[in-house]
Amino acid sequence: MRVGTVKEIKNHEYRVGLTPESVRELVAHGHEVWVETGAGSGIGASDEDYRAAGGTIKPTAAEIFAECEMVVKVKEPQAVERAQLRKGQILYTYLHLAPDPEQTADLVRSGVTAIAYETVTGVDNSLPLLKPMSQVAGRMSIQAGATALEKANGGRGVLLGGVPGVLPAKVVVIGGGVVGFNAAQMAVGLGADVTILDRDPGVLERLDSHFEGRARTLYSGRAALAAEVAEADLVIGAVLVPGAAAPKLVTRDMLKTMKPGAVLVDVAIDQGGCFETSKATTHAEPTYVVDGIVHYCVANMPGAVARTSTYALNNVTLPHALRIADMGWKAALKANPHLAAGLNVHEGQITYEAVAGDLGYDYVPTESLLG
Ligand SMILES: NC(=O)C1=CN([C@@H]2O[C@H](COP(=O)(O)OP(=O)(O)OC[C@H]3O[C@@H](n4cnc5c(N)ncnc54)[C@H](O)[C@@H]3O)[C@@H](O)[C@H]2O)C=CC1
Ligand SMILES: CC(=O)C(=O)O
Ligand SMILES: [Mg+2]
Repeated sequence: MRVGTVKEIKNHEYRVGLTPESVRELVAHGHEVWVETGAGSGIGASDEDYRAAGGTIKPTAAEIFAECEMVVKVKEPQAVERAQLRKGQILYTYLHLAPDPEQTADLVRSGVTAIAYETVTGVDNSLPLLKPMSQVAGRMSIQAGATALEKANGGRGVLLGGVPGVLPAKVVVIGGGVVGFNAAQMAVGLGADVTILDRDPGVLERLDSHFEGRARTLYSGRAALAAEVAEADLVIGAVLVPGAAAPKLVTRDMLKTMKPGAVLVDVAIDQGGCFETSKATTHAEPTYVVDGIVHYCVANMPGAVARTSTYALNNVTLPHALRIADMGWKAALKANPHLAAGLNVHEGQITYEAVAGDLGYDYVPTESLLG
């Protein structure tokens, strides 16, 4: 198969779909790999590195979209990229369609076969292609929150760990999955006073046993959530209902109960965000203020630590990329139900139930397409 990867064009997105090492693996499997010039510059990989791995450098993304059977990316295709997608082509990348009707309509129109990293499943119903980026974003959320809490950045001027004689900041993490666990680890490490809310008793049990009192766990009911948010210096939004738009757990009214200069970091923004007042921001302008509360809502947080993130991402995306390239998408999905869970759009049909439900499309089960 001819596989291609392009330079990411989302604001301050420095990751790349394929590392030179991944290109070498695809080439070893007998595939041809086209790489847009400069695609790896954000991770310190030169065109020469890709050539040495057996890749072919192309001067423009247009050639890659026009000629490659599969395009491997990181972020959801931007409008100019979507205009170049076509029927018979496979797009393998993050999509986050449920909160993004425009992108969904363009993918439907294009006829492309789009496999979303974030809905590919693992044996224990985990999301293994989302996990490494959630680890990165969870860890970064505390750095981002700590910076936003600085007075010069609009925050209330609080140091997460406090100092001897002054209490630490109160960090509230909503959602105790991969993002939430990693955020809590960092916040605990810095000496903050950490509470994690979730609705899954198994998750609460695992967190309680892991942190052994260094972080508290709390069932995420409305009253408990409202009380915790009112007391917090920093709130991390880390909930996920796979594939679906995030539930709005912190309402605008709740902001009025918060301490002026407190900070909300909405990691769940890529699924639409779990705070009513969240809107996606970029690394160029990551924060804004509503009712005195600082919001950080960057939808591609891992893009800022592109090298760590790209290698972590390729570790989990490459095995499926090889399967798709070796077998073709249909046979690969038929042979692997976890990969099949990644198919969101095929030839104008929505094949992911939560996306169809949230955006009002008919749902066509993937199994019905695999024959
Ligand atoms: N902004 C960014 O750059 C990035 C964003 N993300 C996003 O972060 C979000 C979280 O991802 P993961 O941690 O991997 O998901 P996960 O599935 O590991 O964890 C989500 C947790 O939310 C909990 N939850 C669901 N509804 C809840 C509610 N009403 N109250 C409390 N908890 C609730 C679930 O029980 C689960 O434990 C996703 O939207 C993901 O796409 C991930 C990586 C990067
Ligand atoms: C998961 C995701 O959206 C990201 O890594 O940017
Ligand atoms: Mg994202």
